[in-house]
Amino acid sequence: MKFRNFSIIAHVDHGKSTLADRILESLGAMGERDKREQTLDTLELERERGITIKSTPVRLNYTRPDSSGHGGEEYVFNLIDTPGHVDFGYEVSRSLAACEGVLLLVDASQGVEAQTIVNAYLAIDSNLTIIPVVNKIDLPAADPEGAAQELEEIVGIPAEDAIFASGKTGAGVAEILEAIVERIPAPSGDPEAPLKALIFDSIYDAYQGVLLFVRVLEGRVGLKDKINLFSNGKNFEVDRLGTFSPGLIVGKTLEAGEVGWIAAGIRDIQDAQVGDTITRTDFPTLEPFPGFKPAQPVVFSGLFPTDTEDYRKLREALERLKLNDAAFSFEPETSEALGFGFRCGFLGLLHAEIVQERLEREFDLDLIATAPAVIYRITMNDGEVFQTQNPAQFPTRDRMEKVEEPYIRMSVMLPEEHVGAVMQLLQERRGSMVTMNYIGKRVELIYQVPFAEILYDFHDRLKSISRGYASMDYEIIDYREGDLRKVDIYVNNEIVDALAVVVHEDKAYSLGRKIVDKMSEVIPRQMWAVPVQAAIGGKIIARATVKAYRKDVLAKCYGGDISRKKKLLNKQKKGKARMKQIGTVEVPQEAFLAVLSTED
Ligand SMILES: Nc1nc2c(ncn2[C@@H]2O[C@H](COP(=O)(O)OP(=O)(O)OP(=O)(O)O)[C@@H](O)[C@H]2O)c(=O)[nH]1
Repeated sequence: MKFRNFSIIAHVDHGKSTLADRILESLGAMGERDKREQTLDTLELERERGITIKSTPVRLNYTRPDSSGHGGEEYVFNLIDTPGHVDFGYEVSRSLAACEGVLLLVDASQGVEAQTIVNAYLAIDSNLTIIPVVNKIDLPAADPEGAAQELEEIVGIPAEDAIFASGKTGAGVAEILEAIVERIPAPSGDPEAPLKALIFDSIYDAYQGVLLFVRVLEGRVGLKDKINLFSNGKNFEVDRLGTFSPGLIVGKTLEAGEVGWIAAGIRDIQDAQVGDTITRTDFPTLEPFPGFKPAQPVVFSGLFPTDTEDYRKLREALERLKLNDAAFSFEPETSEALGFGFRCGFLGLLHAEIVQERLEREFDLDLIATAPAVIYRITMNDGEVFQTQNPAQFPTRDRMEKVEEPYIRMSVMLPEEHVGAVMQLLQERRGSMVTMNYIGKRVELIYQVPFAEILYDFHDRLKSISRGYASMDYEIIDYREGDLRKVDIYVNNEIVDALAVVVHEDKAYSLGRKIVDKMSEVIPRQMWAVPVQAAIGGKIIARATVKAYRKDVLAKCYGGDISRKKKLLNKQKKGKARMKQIGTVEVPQEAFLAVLSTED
């Protein structure tokens, strides 16, 4: 059989899923979206947000058009989907490692953006053949030649290689299929060599345990084979295996060049990490596929049930989610203010939001989430070194010799006219410029920025000051010393540990101010005035007051407009769910995220 293994990469919203649907449809397979409804994990959120989170491969049969009319050569295509968000960069790189080529999509009206470049470089680093596709050519604002030219200038892919296409009208799809055969090389591994298979994704199935999504690079694997995982040395026996078409098709063997799934009685998804290599214990390969990195959460946040009775339910829900997500971590956390909850680790902010939304929706939990934080490395005066990602545990300045924080390398693509404003934003975020490249009328800025500085409202600010035109991408590079302080928050003269934040000394006052102001707005009025204060090491730096209320809220609805009254009451009732009693004051979720608010 002749194989072609490829993936589609693109900046978010450049039309990857739509084009994949078209390709599937033209090869007689179900559309990507229908497929998701029917098979594997139906991640509701993924569909709603239109963001691909899990890589779902699909095997397709392609017959080349033949002018003689006797039917052309037959090919098997494996299309491996990749997640489309910066939080999942490592997963993308492993999916690409399972391929020989990629379709690099660029929206004909938007041109090259930050993730187009990052993804293209990932493909180049993996030695993949790149087929440039200028997509959405049906749009009135499309400039296909311009987009192809940008690809040549920025990524170095010849403009004349580009295929002009539209996932909407189907234009260019036949040409793409032919290019896949002609330009992407056939897989080269030797089926007689020892087994070497790369895990590029895994999911949990209640009946079969963990299903490994693998690309066999060398050798072959069959039923009852004993397999060994390189990273942890664990052995398992293959129960079932097969390919994707697009559901799970059961087979007998998988050989070099093939993409498929393996069930081997693995119960814990931690044992089957993306990027790990499988071999056979009776005929082992000596070297794993390079580049394995265990999944590392980099953003942490506390999750607490609003109703303390729900603690066990939350634990069970977290355990259930963890079955399917090796990149997510949690451990019990106790807060004086919020009671029992969990400190959870995520790959990024989007990942954090997705987990929280799933907990609330699928498990019907009401949660309070604390502001996200990064991992700090602290050296105490006595030489002790430790790491913490919990601001509540951050020591005061006099006890620490130094603090280090993670830095990222960020690339931002934007139109020339917004460069000044974006540079100023990066400056405010303690960024330092590495380079600036002009590409036609657009600019690529490369900066080094403390990771914590982009956790809150950075992305929103970037979008708003560039009228939506700037796009960004980042990776964590190293740890550097910084003058960081913990800002404590007091509500009604009581310290609320879960509200503490860590911030650079230069920003402590303005951030303290912003938090107390926002909190005084969102905490409901009480019978008496409630002070809200920000402090560093016990010294108050900002103060605001939640005023006492004078009138009944319903008094406003003078004249007895019943429906309006009802609405108001309902609104209050709904708001209740996300409140937490602290001392005598009810504090809503918004107050915990006051630090995230975008107003300055
Ligand atoms: N006019 C036009 N619109 C398109 C075309 N392809 C996709 N779109 C629209 O562009 C938007 C994004 O398309 P998707 O296919 O979901 O984009 P995606 O790249 O898969 O998005 P992520 O999975 O988030 O990376 C949707 O609103 C589509 O309807 C096209 O060829 N022409």
